[in-house]
Amino acid sequence: MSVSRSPEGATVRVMRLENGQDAKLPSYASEGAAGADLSAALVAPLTLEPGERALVPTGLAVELPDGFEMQIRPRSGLAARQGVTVLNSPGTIDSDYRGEVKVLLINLGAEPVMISHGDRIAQVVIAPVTRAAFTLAEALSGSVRGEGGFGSTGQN
Ligand SMILES: O=c1ccn([C@H]2C[C@H](O)[C@@H](COP(=O)(O)OP(=O)(O)OP(=O)(O)O)O2)c(=O)[nH]1
Ligand SMILES: [Mg+2]
Repeated sequence: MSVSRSPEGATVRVMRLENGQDAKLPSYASEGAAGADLSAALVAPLTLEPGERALVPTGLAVELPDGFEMQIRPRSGLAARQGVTVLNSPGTIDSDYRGEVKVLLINLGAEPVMISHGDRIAQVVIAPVTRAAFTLAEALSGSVRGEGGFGSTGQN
């Protein structure tokens, strides 16, 4: 059964920075991909030793529409094959951020991993954001869960 879905999403303006004159724009690898792949913009390859992290430039800055964020998430292939993931996953790109989008990679694998210019290092997901008014309260309403958490359910 095919389910119709709205073709239009958000439009994100992307600017190539000085260090990203040939930087690839985020790109969806398949029709249904939720994440658009993000590539490294490097003058020279970068080696991540086991346990090492690096803030990897993309050469891109973005202008997100109001009410949206861009999440930076790991690529599962890179994580499964080489142990490289996004340390602060999901990284948050705020809609008012105009600086370079950077990806905080960490090598949790046992071998050094080389990252080269143009390598797809992470993926970005555009998501709507709900902002809240945080109001101070003297007491909170009751609930069945109450203060239980951190593995409280399913125990006798
Ligand atoms: O993986 C990331 C995470 C953040 N940013 C940029 C965009 C984001 O809008 C800004 C701030 O991110 P965040 O709020 O996570 O960091 P912070 O440590 O709270 O810094 P700030 O005080 O600038 O908000 O840094 C990136 O380029 N990559
Ligand atoms: Mg912040």
